[in-house]
Amino acid sequence: MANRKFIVGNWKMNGLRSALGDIGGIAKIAEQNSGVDVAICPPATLIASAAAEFPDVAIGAQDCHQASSGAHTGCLSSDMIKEAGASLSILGHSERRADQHETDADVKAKAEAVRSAGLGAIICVGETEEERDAGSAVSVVCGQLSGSFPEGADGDWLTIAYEPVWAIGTGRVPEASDVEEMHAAIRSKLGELMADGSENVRILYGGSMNGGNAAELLAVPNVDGGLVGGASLSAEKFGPIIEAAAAF
Ligand SMILES: O=C(CO)COP(=O)(O)O
Repeated sequence: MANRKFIVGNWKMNGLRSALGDIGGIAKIAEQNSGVDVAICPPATLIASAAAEFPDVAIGAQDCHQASSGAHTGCLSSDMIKEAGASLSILGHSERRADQHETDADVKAKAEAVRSAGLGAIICVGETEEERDAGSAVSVVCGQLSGSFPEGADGDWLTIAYEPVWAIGTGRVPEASDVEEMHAAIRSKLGELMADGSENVRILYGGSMNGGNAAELLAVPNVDGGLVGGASLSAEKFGPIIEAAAAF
């Protein structure tokens, strides 16, 4: 499984019903590139209609509450996103860690909730610019990974996304050598955290990936795909990334 690239679009807080056509266009490109796994994570309001209209592309959520139900105004449980048609959820994105103050412990609990519902999880980790400048990027990211890591995980449902905070939405991308170092460190940490199957966990790179730099980033050892924000919002921009992944 780890040899199939996984390209995921994170639409963040973008997309009204009028954007469903873009999901249709992406689904078509995904179908034409069947050697690549593709998922789109639109806002929660579009999950049900996207999943119903485009059953051939995986639809994911961008978050999921750790509790199965209860007094959590504005939140969605793993069973709710599953019923709507999601097959996976992004968890612990740096924007949620910053804006909603999500902790590693929260992300771990969310991942366990998602697994109980039979969904896939994409756990996000990544350092800030200050942490990189201080030389602590690898230790920060490995610490986040350990703290966010679900109990007793096996490889089939889990994906890790390395997204340096300073590369998100900025047009700045780390040197390939820095990506290689970080993905190797994550791979090695996964080996410590998992009894077996760690080699099957895909490690995605995210942060200003686009059609122009995808091939280079996807060629880096241990980069098993991409988590794409801005360049996933249209088939025109996302298509070249999927096509770049298909060349591996
Ligand atoms: O945060 C990201 C995906 O989760 C990356 O966003 P950009 O691709 O817009 O930099």
